[in-house]
Amino acid sequence: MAIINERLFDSKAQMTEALAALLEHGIDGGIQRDGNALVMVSGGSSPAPAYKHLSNLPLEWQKISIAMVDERWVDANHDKSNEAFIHETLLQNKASGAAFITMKNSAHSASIGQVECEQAYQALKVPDVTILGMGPDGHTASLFPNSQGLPHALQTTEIVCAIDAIESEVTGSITERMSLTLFGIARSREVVLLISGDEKRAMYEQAKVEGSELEIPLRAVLNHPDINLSVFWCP
Ligand SMILES: O=C(O)[C@H](O)[C@@H](O)[C@H](O)[C@H](O)COP(=O)(O)O
Repeated sequence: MAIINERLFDSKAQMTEALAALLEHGIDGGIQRDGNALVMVSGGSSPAPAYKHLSNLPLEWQKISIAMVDERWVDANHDKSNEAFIHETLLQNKASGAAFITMKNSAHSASIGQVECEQAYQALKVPDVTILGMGPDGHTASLFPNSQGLPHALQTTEIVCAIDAIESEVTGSITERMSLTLFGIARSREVVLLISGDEKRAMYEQAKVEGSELEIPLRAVLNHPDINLSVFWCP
């Protein structure tokens, strides 16, 4: 079981404030300890306001690296690219000087691109903070229920893996992705999971109950003994 600290907020604004504070603290800690900081970031609507807030803070951005938690196998200028979203929300203003590590490379498929992506991620320090979202289907990062690649992603000691999800309303039409593995998530000093709304809260509660990690991949994160997890929820 992960060490889980659940925090329920009354509003998205309060959750944003707490997330921004957690990120700032994690970044400061990384710089104090190692001389530099690494934050792994997810897409989604939940972290966007905290990213925008952070981008205006006078942090030592030249010592900070930002890397993706997961990505659709699309070019960085695609409107569904998580990388594009991070450029629009976080890597702006004062944060434009941060280093950015992409998951996407020029390989024709995520499974071919995995080796190059793994090499890039192996070269990074242990992450200081990893931000996860969660879908109503119980996916986190791109660990989608019953997806191709998921059993490997939950067992391997590689950091990233290629995933091909089963198409659904949640995945949309682009199902080919690169994702942190469970091991890749668990390496982080600190992990924060952002959840909003009652439907996702119910899925989170279901994930806490014993059952299949292939059906509800978030369960694998909650079950992992080495993960130091803050769960942030707002209505
Ligand atoms: O790559 C993706 O498909 C999204 O980034 C997705 O995984 C997102 O993180 C969750 O669905 C949570 O989304 P919200 O933050 O909007 O709740």
